[in-house]
Amino acid sequence: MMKPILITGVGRRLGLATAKALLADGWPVIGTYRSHYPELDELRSHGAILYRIDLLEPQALTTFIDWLRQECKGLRAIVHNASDWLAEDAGVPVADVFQQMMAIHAGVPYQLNLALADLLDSDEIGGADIIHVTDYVAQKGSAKHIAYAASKAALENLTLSFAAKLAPTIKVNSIAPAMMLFNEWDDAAYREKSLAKALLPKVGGDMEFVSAVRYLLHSRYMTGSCLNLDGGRPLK
Ligand SMILES: NC(=O)C1=CN([C@@H]2O[C@H](COP(=O)(O)OP(=O)(O)OC[C@H]3O[C@@H](n4cnc5c(N)ncnc54)[C@H](OP(=O)(O)O)[C@@H]3O)[C@@H](O)[C@H]2O)C=CC1
Ligand SMILES: Nc1nc2c(c(=O)[nH]1)N=C([C@H](O)[C@@H](O)CO)CN2
Repeated sequence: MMKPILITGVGRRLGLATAKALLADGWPVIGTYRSHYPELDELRSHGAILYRIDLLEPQALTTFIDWLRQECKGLRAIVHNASDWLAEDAGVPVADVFQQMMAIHAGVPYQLNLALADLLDSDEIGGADIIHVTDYVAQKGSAKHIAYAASKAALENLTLSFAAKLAPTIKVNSIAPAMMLFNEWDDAAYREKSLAKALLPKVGGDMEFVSAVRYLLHSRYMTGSCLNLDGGRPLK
């Protein structure tokens, strides 16, 4: 019996694409979502077990962990995908921006990894996975998303610590995307400017991200590393 893969933030875009792909690959999937979208009904019809949670609500995480331990006796992988992309000019007090960014991108993965590591334990070297979804800006910074970038850098650091702590049966790696998907509100000027930042001036797309997740699940020798899905931005 295949142990399920837990993915946070499956309601849309990269999390939804990943949940769909892994279900199609035959993996049982447990997905968390905050807002409901019609696509979630389709995901459920394909066998996904979905759990509605705002991961930042006090106590919600403890209740979720207790539910998960009742629901399954083991996990094949955890994909920490849930994220908000808050800018300093988002109209939210900057103290709250910083707290929310650190909480969703570092605090939640930190707590879930510590609480669920025993469920991930495998009888094979590298047979289980934790995947932290970070961002190219974790290495570069971002003048407009300062707290966001810092929180993704914190998540990158968690990759190093958890890789050392959970070896040899559990691998812990990051995926650091750059321009994977535009948002519907991105205008033509923003799109042109974003694409020009990379050696490969194109959108990576959700299947590029899914391929990276699939690679890590198949690997038995990569841990404490990062797959940079950035179109060569550092060299531009
Ligand atoms: N798209 C891109 O080009 C890039 C993406 N990334 C990273 O890849 C990952 C996926 O990106 P993308 O699909 O664009 O992300 P989105 O912002 O489109 O979706 C993120 C998902 O996480 C959920 N989420 C956010 N906060 C919470 C919370 N407090 N509790 C529960 N769920 C929450 C959202 O729920 P809701 O629907 O309710 O808002 C949403 O479904 C993210 O980690 C992102 O930072 C990095 C670089 C580039
Ligand atoms: N949670 C999210 N994080 C990020 C998003 C997003 O839509 N949601 N988008 C980006 C951008 O694509 C950026 O990489 C390029 O402008 C970054 N993170």
